[in-house]
Amino acid sequence: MNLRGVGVSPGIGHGPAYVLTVSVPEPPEGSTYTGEAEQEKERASAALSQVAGDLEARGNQAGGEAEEILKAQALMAEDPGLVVKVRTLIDRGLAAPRAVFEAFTKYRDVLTGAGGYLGERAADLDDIRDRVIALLTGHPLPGLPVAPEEPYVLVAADLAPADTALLSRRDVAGFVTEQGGPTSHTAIMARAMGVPAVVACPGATGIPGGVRVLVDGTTGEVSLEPSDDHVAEARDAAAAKRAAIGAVKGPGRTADGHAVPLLANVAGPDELAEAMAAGAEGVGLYRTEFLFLDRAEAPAAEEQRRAYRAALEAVPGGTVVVRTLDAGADKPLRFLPAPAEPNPALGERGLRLFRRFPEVMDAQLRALADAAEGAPAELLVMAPMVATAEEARWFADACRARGLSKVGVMIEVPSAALRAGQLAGVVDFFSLGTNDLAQYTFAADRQLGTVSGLQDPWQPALLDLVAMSCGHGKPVGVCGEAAADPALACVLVGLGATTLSMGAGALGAVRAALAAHTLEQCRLAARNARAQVTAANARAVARTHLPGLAALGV
Ligand SMILES: C=C(OP(=O)(O)O)C(=O)O
Ligand SMILES: [Mg+2]
Repeated sequence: MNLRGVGVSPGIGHGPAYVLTVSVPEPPEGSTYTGEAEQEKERASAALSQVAGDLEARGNQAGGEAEEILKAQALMAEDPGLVVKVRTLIDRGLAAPRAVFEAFTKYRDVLTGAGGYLGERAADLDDIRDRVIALLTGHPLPGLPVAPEEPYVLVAADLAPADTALLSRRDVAGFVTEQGGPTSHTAIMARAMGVPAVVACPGATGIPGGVRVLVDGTTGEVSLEPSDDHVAEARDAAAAKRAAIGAVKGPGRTADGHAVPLLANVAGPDELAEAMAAGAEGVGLYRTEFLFLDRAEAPAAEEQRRAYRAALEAVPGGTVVVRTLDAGADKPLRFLPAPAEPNPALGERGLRLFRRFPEVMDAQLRALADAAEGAPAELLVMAPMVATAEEARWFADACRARGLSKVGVMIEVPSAALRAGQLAGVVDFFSLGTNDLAQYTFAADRQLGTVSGLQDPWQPALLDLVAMSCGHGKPVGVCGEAAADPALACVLVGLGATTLSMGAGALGAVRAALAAHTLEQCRLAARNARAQVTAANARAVARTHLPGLAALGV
């Protein structure tokens, strides 16, 4: 039997399915206890503390960013308001599991009512609730296998950052999720780990645990109980493809020698090392949020300076494009109290938050300027979520006042693409964030699997906006996930992109795809793709002008 979703991280994965279930049965309504109230309250408190302790221990084991995330979840489990509510309900006669269920449900309703980021935290709360109830009722705890005998295919409705933070590439052969889209964080994380992944796959959670699954992260096909021949064939094809891609070396360029520097998207020191090992020619998107995530206060100036300096030292003679803090919406920060907004993706995020907290921007720009002093690489600084030339000027002035001379903006809001000519008069370069550009162009939440068809960067309207952003006399990089698709990478170059930036895992295939085609072929593919009505046709037509892709198996 086969299922089909959207392939978002290429490669072939094969192994037994592990279905991540977090559904613990709801304790019966009105259930009561027999002993003393005090004892029942003790039982509830002990279970809450044990879950908090367990989350904290997993955090310590994971370290880094995951540690911060899991520790924040541990804090939620011992939230004083929740504990008081549980105890009150027990005083009213409810058994501990039911009291936990009702107290968490009340909190959950408040969060979902708030929507946006807070609404998304409801899933974290459900996870904690289920763990506590499982402990109280003796149900098995939801969680991932520890030290599995062979790598497994992780199947889930969706994966929270806390689920994936602890995963190791050694243990996971592939990901299949029912929800999520090509630019959701599950997809970005899978690509960063180099693990094949299929998202937006209807029926995925119906896969029985233990059944062998073959995941094709390129085509989006998920085969259940494939024959040995089928697995061997898929593996051979993947190996042949890896060999063809691996044979192409050197800097990014088309077959006729048009240089297209291939840069890396990185969100932390580990990814930096990996990108350099994969032959990145520099850093095209340094996501600084990782320094700020789940912290009560902004990192100290010296900690920021050191992190930026490390990136500059990793690419001697090259360039590093650092994006200033992109907080808000899908990247919330605890220390910047975001207002409760019905649509956080349309609210105060990215550069807009700096308007409200100029001291945070100033501290970051100062740390960047300090890091750049005497550094062996060139530092470029850019702002996310810029909508107007006026905003771009405000940011550029602030950067230049700090001595940062190369200033750019991300083009990820349609208005910025429409007015790229004016923006070009204000900044030194553009970087196209196709993930958000698609989200805002098609009014399709990048986190929602149900609208992932509209999130497709092959949509001709998105290609139009890319074309409008090019040709204004300023370099145009692409750092959205579109640049990681080998065929689309050729089209982006044909539209006028001057550099491409992507996760380390995609560099080889994009390098090989560019080397197999001339600039004129890329232009022709781009022109014909734009002329189509649907994303599927744009992709298909572009491929007919890029004959070298088939030989590479991409
Ligand atoms: C590169 C982008 O930024 P992020 O995915 O971090 O929002 C984008 O929006 O395309
Ligand atoms: Mg973005």
